[in-house]
Amino acid sequence: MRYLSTRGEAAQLAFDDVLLAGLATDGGLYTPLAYPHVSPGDIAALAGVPYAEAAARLIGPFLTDEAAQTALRAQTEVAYASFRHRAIAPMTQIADNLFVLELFHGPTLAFKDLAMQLLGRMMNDVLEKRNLRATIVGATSGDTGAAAIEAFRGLPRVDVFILYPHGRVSDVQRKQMTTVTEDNVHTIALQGTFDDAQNILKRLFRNRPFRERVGLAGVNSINWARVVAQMVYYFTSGVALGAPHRRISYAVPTGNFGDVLAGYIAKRMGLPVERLIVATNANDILARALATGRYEPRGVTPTQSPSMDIQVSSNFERLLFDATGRDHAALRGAFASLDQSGAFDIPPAALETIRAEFDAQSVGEAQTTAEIARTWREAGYVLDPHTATGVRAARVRLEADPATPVVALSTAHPAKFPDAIERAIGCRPRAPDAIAARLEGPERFTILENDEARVSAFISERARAAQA
Ligand SMILES: Cc1ncc(COP(=O)(O)O)c(C=O)c1O
Ligand SMILES: N[C@@H](CCOP(=O)(O)O)C(=O)O
Repeated sequence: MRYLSTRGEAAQLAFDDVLLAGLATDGGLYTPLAYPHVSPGDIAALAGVPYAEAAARLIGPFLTDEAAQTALRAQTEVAYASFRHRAIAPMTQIADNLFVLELFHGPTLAFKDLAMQLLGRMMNDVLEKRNLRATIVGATSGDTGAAAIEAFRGLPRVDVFILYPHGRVSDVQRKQMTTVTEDNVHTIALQGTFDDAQNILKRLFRNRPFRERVGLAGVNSINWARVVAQMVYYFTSGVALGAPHRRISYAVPTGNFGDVLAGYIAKRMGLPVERLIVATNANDILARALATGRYEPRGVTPTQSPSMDIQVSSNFERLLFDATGRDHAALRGAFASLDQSGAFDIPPAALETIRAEFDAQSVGEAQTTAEIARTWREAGYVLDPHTATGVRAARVRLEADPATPVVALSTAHPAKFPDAIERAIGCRPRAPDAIAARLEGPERFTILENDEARVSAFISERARAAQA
């Protein structure tokens, strides 16, 4: 399999190169030349298969060579060995035809671990094979950072720099990033929003001398490997509910659009998905874009689901690329307009294509709190605030179509957001003991102003790859 950039002005690459490249040099996102097809028979054959084996079968066709496909089975085995639930991504039913897919049983209690644990192994193996070092720079609204740090801490070939918005993540999220002791980890509290952090990250990728000097790599969902690893749990949950013989809808708490895009990829590969429901909080750019056809970021509003406090949803670019019939010029035009005038209009035919598969629902703060309380009252189940937006959106979908099961993706453990839970149900959830104990140590982070030059200087001074 080979990969092309959505903007069409970067070289086509093989999987291992895409893995290290992160963002394409033209500012676009890598995407496969074609999506591999999984036949109904092969989907049915996933029933009862351990998660690590299912992951190897489904991700394998995206790799470029046979050696990598063989190594993949061992990589998935190790990646999921540390999860606290044997099923890795188990499901719980909370109402008629409404299922919660628990993606928080990994080491940092969020869905990011499902991809990041695997990405860590894959990247490390490629670096060793090529005898290279890398400098990973990531932007986080709270969860990607912790998962990346967990996956890469202590690895001799990698330095990790994580930018998070100062004061805008939960205490647990911050401590997960700042209490680690390994000296290849550098946590930066940026005086700005997640969008500012992601903007700096993308500018660093487009700064060729910097990129080459530090061996820049990315682990946000702009990296294709993240998305493809997240596709797996759509299949495993779909099969558990009767796919390929039954159609299923998915409600996905959404920010950077990586997770819901993974559902779209699963559908392109052959999973019978009825609707993909994008759930947003007050930062509702995606709900507005689908309703009006205009993609127009506004200022970020802080909410009780801080990981979704995002206005520039990077992976929407991959969907738009497909929806325009893979029209590079249309993509370049749209993102030039976003840079110059702060918005673009989705071409009408592309909008129709998107609306044929996606719904979007914006869920306000009071609705989120009410959903946590309702699910606790009716099902005795505690939702984290991000998951609550997805469950609320799923309930709206079930009112329109009660016959099709809806899987709401549970993207984080409620213990990461105890204040929001206490507000809704009057008590604070506990993190698993081993994780809570790790958060007790002293915190280590550097506050930097929202300025690309300051950030790149900080990284250049500390990245070992720049000194080699
Ligand atoms: C807990 C949680 N839920 C939902 C999201 C949104 O996911 P995505 O950015 O893939 O749309 C994030 C951040 O990415 C998150 O950390
Ligand atoms: N919500 C994310 C934001 C970054 O998303 P990613 O999927 O592109 O890494 C976070 O928690 O950091």
